[in-house]
Amino acid sequence: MHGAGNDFVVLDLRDGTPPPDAAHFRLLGDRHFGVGCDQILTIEPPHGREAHARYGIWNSDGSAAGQCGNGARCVAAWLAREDTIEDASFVLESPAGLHVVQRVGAERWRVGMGVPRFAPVQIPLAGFDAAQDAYEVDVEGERIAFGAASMGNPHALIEVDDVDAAPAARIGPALQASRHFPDSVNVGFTEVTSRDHIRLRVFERGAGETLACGSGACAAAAILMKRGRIDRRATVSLPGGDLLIEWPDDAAGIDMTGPATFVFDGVLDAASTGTAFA
Ligand SMILES: N[C@@H](CCC[C@H](N)C(=O)O)C(=O)O
Repeated sequence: MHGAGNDFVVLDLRDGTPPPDAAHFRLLGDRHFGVGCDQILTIEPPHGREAHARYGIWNSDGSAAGQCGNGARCVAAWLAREDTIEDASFVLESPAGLHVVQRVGAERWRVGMGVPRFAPVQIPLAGFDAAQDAYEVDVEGERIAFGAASMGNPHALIEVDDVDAAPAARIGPALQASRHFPDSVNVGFTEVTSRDHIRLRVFERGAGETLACGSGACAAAAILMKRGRIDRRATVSLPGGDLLIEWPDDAAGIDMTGPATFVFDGVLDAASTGTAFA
């Protein structure tokens, strides 16, 4: 599946089949020797009674992640396609908490992404005590100014004049390796084009630059909204498509609306995963 070009291998493990290990996730994520994707999503039985399902998120390098906004839409679309649940509104458990995900059009879903967190300890961002609109660190011999937020996973945001020319492949990995981000970080580069529109590219933790990052779009919009740079309802254009981000006020949760698309169904054999998955 994909959400605005952020692509996923989705494993339905609601029958209790244990998830593969990190080495198998890496193989599944490999575009040459496996299936190839940015993230693997595992759909699992929920821990709590209020949720329809739980989803795990694994980057293509085998690392676990705390949030995946595009993935939440794809998991809901997966459950809706199966038609075991009649209404097109689901409560999903992610590692970051509970999310209400509703169908709002053909292949379009709105996700309650939760309240963004800005305290350095919550991101985590080392070397700073209090939340700031912007931070500065030295990376690659350059002074880099960025905003930071957590959507259940860590994000840094750098404003640029021209997003197409942003040095994502150079500054992305360098900031990820910085001592200021002990858990690494998803690095966004944004160009503010108007009060209700921004362009964004994200160099993701564990996956490299992707065509879209849902949690990155939420974090970017929240950082810019808090700075007063854009309105509380804005479209984020990523290389793979557009996401609508709405954040009525600082205490509210963020709503993200965007597409979820099926590409193909497949059967993975035991040699590549350790277990046979459909
Ligand atoms: N593409 C995702 C985010 C996936 C996880 C991220 N790479 C991390 O390690 O935090 C999204 O749509 O949010």
